[in-house]
Amino acid sequence: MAGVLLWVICPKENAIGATLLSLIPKSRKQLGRSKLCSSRLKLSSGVSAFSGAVANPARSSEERVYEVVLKQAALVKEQKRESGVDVDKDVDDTEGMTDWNLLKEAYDRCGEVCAEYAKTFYLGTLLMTPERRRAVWAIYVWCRRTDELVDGPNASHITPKALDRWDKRLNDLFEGRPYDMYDAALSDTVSKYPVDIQPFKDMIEGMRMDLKKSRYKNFDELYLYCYYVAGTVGLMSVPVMGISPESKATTESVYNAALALGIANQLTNILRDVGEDASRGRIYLPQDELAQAGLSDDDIFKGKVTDKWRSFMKGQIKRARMFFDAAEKGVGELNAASRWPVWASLLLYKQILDALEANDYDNFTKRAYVGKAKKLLSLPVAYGRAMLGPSKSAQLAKTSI
Ligand SMILES: CC(C)=CCC/C(C)=C/CC/C(C)=C/CC/C(C)=C/[C@@H]1[C@@H](COP(=O)(O)OP(=O)(O)O)[C@]1(C)CC/C=C(\C)CC/C=C(\C)CCC=C(C)C
Ligand SMILES: [Mn+2]
Repeated sequence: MAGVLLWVICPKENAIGATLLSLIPKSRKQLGRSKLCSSRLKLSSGVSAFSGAVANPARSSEERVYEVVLKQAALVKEQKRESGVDVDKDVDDTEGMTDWNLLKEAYDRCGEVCAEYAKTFYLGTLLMTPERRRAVWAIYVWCRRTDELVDGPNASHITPKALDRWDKRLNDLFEGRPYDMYDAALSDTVSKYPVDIQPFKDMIEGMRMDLKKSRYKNFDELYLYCYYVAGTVGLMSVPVMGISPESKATTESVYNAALALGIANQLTNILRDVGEDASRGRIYLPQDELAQAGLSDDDIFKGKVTDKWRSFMKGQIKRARMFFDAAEKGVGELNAASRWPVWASLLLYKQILDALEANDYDNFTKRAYVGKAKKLLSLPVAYGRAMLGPSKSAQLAKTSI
């Protein structure tokens, strides 16, 4: 399986690409790129307080990212309007496809990778309709391969040029020219669902950032990184998972919640991995907030849990929970079958924060993890929450971050 993931850095086109090319519907409509809404952005007071958006006269990362949210939401609305087709309805448009078997195999392979790398999430996707499930698998595999470029065993050989080639491959697959089986599955997915290329490009940008940057001046910089590597996942997934036809929330607010879940997950990931990242010379925590807490890079390299550290960590955990709270408001707005895997992954990841507390904030020598029993218990809890439908009012629209 590792070979599958490492293959991505190979610049040569794979022979299979040509065969698979014929399977991708040629008619991927040039989805309209509507003008970005220029109305004032809604930023939640709590979150912005950390991001320095007010103090910074230039556009904050939150504002820049919100433009991508609006663009993705506009794309969904536009496709609904133009085609008269409800993209949130389940359709199986495989009829008439000459060599469906090959494409089916491509999707099945994506499912296998997903099952191997993210078992709980894979189980959750089994509740989704077959069309949505395989599309989410295809997105998962692309994200996993992208992450492996900088995080996998071959990471030390990855250069900005290799990322440029990956970027070019992305353009090609969006235009119906996949290089391999996995790309073909994603190429088919993006031809069927209103998924914009921008979040994919932004994830590659996050990997570029990881190659050249090992410190983050403030939360604004960190927010942008978190958007690139994880918020993007939320924006890629919602067009496929679908919004419930009963939802009264605005499309933008649901995308905002999805973005919040990605940010929350990544912040949690960073807090869990402080010691591990430090051993690789990386400190993702905002430098200005460390300084305010009386902490330096050296304190992190020394890895001693002091009262200063505990108090700093409490603030960081509080902020991550705020992003989880914002995300939770949006899950109920998703299509019924998509809610369970999202709730399951949200509850599991959020519990890492509880584990950090239980470890007395020692993320230098201990790894915060959620035990098997707790993981198992989360599944029925997630199922119960998934049964609850969209909010009865358009409340989410008012509380978007
Ligand atoms: C249902 C569901 C969770 C769908 C998402 C499926 C999907 C496409 C996942 C891709 C994840 C991936 C491989 C991302 C690459 C970058 C990366 C590794 C990010 C980190 C994930 C955690 O992985 P791990 O613990 O393995 O990290 P290490 O590599 O070991 O360091 C991240 C922390 C972020 C992943 C982000 C999400 C799962 C965001 C999901 C958001 C949604 C599905 C939107 C939900 C919608 C609403 C309205 C709330
Ligand atoms: Mn990673």
